[in-house]
Amino acid sequence: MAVLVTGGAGYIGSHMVLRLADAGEEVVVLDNLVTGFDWAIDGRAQFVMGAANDQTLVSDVIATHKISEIVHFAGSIVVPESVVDPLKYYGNNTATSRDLIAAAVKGGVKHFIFSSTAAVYGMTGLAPVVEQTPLSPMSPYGRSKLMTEWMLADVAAAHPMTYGVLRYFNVAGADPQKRSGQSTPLATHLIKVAAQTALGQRPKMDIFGTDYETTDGTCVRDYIHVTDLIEAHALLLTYLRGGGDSSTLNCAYGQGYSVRQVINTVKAVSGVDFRVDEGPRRAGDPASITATGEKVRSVLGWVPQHDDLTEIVTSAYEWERHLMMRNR
Ligand SMILES: NC(=O)c1ccc[n+]([C@@H]2O[C@H](COP(=O)([O-])OP(=O)(O)OC[C@H]3O[C@@H](n4cnc5c(N)ncnc54)[C@H](O)[C@@H]3O)[C@@H](O)[C@H]2O)c1
Ligand SMILES: O=c1ccn([C@@H]2O[C@H](COP(=O)(O)OP(=O)(O)O[C@H]3O[C@H](CO)[C@@H](O)[C@H](O)[C@H]3O)[C@@H](O)[C@H]2O)c(=O)[nH]1
Repeated sequence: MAVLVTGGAGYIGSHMVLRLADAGEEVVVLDNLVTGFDWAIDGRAQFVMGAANDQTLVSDVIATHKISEIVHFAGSIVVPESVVDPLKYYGNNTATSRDLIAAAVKGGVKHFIFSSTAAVYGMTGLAPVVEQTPLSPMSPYGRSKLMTEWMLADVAAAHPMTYGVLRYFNVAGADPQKRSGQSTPLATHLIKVAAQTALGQRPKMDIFGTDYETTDGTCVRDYIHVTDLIEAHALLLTYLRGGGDSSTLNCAYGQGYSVRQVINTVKAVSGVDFRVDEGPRRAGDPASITATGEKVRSVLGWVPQHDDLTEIVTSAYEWERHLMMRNR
């Protein structure tokens, strides 16, 4: 019996592979390396190079490795890219998930965990959201993920499978042992971009929009350490295996930080006063998105251990420095 992790060569999926392998679980990774790295896949996992929508391949993996759980991270993740290339997102997120779920149902997979996103909420005002907050995604990315949530609910109602949808807020930080971290060279994530700028890999960075209705005019996000996020996955797996009901859970700390606050924290951690320009808004960005995370705490008994922006930024910055030394 093994757990199938799609996207296990990517940033978050590779941390899940480490968590499962550290717990002594058998793990199979399915990844086409479109944005992932084979070096990021822990050596204790078996790696199958391929696409998550290749139903023949997935069916074969399920049968060969007696897969009863799938944790599905594979997908495309950049909000502004989804605005200019929506079909890529409806393809690689919605359609790929549909084909993967079809293979899972056919193969008798019992539990399915899906990486969803805060982007399913859209513009909700400044108050933290809860899972019942009406959904109104502002980007094709958010809509492509929401459709997958709907598919899972319909499929679980019709077939003997339970699922967990985790709506991640903004994920950052790296494995404390530096076995993995966010490694995409041209990643667009705020903390990564700021860390790269502090390390001189970029001459400067931009703030996308300073005229939002927030305390300092820049967008507010709820940043979560990847280690805490992965712990929620591990708890969810145990919960579903124990007969827990299908659940949709926000993964967040309930504390929002503005773009300016994040940049100032990166400057403080690195000790570098790098250049920051103020530019226009970026397409698809809601002004503010935070969530209390009360449901994930009560349903799974999740207790975050790293809910501190300075700790998250330090972890991301140290990883960036590690990557830079490695690539020299
Ligand atoms: N990073 C965040 O802040 C964040 C927040 C919310 C949700 N998520 C979701 O978490 C998941 C993982 O994100 P990440 O940050 O690790 O991204 P990532 O790009 O680092 O990882 C994605 C992985 O999936 C693989 N992949 C992509 N399409 C594939 C396909 N069709 N078949 C097989 N493999 C494929 C890539 O090669 C890569 O290894 C995504 O579904 C993303 O939408 C991420
Ligand atoms: O160089 C930069 C990069 C980002 N930002 C701003 O920083 C905020 C956060 O942006 P980013 O780090 O790109 O994250 P999001 O667009 O919020 O999206 C991330 O977080 C979502 C969950 O909230 C996930 O679903 C996405 O996959 C993931 O990329 C936004 O207001 C951006 O406009 C800047 O001002 N300058």
